[in-house]
Amino acid sequence: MQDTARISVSSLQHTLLETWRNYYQLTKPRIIPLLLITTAASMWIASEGNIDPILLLVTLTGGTLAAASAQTLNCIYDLDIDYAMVRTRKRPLPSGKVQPRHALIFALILAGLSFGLLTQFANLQAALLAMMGIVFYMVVYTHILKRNTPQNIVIGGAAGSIPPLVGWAAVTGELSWAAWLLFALIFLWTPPHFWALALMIREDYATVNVPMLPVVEGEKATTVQIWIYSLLVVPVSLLLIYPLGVCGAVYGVFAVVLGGVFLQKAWVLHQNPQDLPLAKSMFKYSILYMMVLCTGMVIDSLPITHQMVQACTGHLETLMGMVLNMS
Ligand code: HEM
Ligand SMILES: CC(C)=CCC/C(C)=C/CC/C(C)=C/COP(=O)(O)OP(=O)(O)O
Repeated sequence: MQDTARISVSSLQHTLLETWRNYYQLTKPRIIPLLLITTAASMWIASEGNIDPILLLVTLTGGTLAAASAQTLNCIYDLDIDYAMVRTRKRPLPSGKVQPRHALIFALILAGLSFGLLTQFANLQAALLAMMGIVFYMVVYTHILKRNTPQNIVIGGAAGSIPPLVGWAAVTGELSWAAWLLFALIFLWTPPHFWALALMIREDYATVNVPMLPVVEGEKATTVQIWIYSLLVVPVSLLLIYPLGVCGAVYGVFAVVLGGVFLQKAWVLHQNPQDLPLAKSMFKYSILYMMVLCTGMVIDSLPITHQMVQACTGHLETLMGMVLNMS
């Protein structure tokens, strides 16, 4: 009798764990951390390094809930193509582990929680921007563009560029030029990020007639486009230093070094459009680039960094003065 009770408790635990895992997978969880890193970097710059930790926590939680909702809705809408593609057929909906009706309820609850949390503990602007992110990703990218034009991810990429706007609005209640520049940076970064991956999985997209650029125009044209967008990403990343003046020399070092490698990888891929390991390397590096660049923004904005830069500048001036006096 005791044994039977123990077995049924453990099988209940197993079922709950399995259910939790399936709903978690619906949210495409591996993409969310980078969206949050861009939000956090924006919040750090907006607060000039003096961030309120509670506001940070609330905004990142609200952002996670909104992104998870958007991804779940996308999984419901794209069930047919996810079922047909090798890369996506094990997702919870095509594999039948979650019913679309339940996924829809889950997505609506996530969106509601995100809106409630952001309105209550951040502000209405941040909450509305997060909701706009969901609507744009679903209506503009997933419904209108994804299956109809190879420019789908260029315009649709605006959805993935909204998180820094959410972060900025949460801190300041408005959107400044710097916030829009962060938006532009991610907007321009998205085509090299996604097309590098699309080069590797073009057969999958071709099978389901999704007109991703490598499917419609081939490898050469795609790598030319990756190169052009990369040429835009790097200078745009430097505009945060000049003329906007919201980031300083420390961020500058990050942006120049990381940007140099970004350009080098994009150029080599452009010279070897059919080299899939190079495409893979570009895709992986695009993620590392954004992650470390945002870390550079945070480090640059910290008060301790400002003190160290000032101290170094002071020492340098004294040294220069001594050298000039001696000569
Ligand atoms: C319209 C814009 C975008 C499209 C179409 C896109 C598409 C994709 C796809 C198809 C994958 C592979 C996912 C998988 O195999 O399940 C991926 C991976 C990834 N994306 Fe994007 N992406 C976009 C924008 C972004 C943005 C804005 C970010 C964050 C700032 C981002 C971060 C990532 C990360 C971190 C991964 C790697 C996940 C892993 O480790 O497997 N993406 N992206
Ligand atoms: C503020 C807010 C909520 C913003 C939403 C941002 C968001 C969810 C961006 C996701 C971008 C992304 C990873 C698209 C995947 O494309 P896909 O769906 O075509 O990929 P798949 O082929 O793997 O399904």
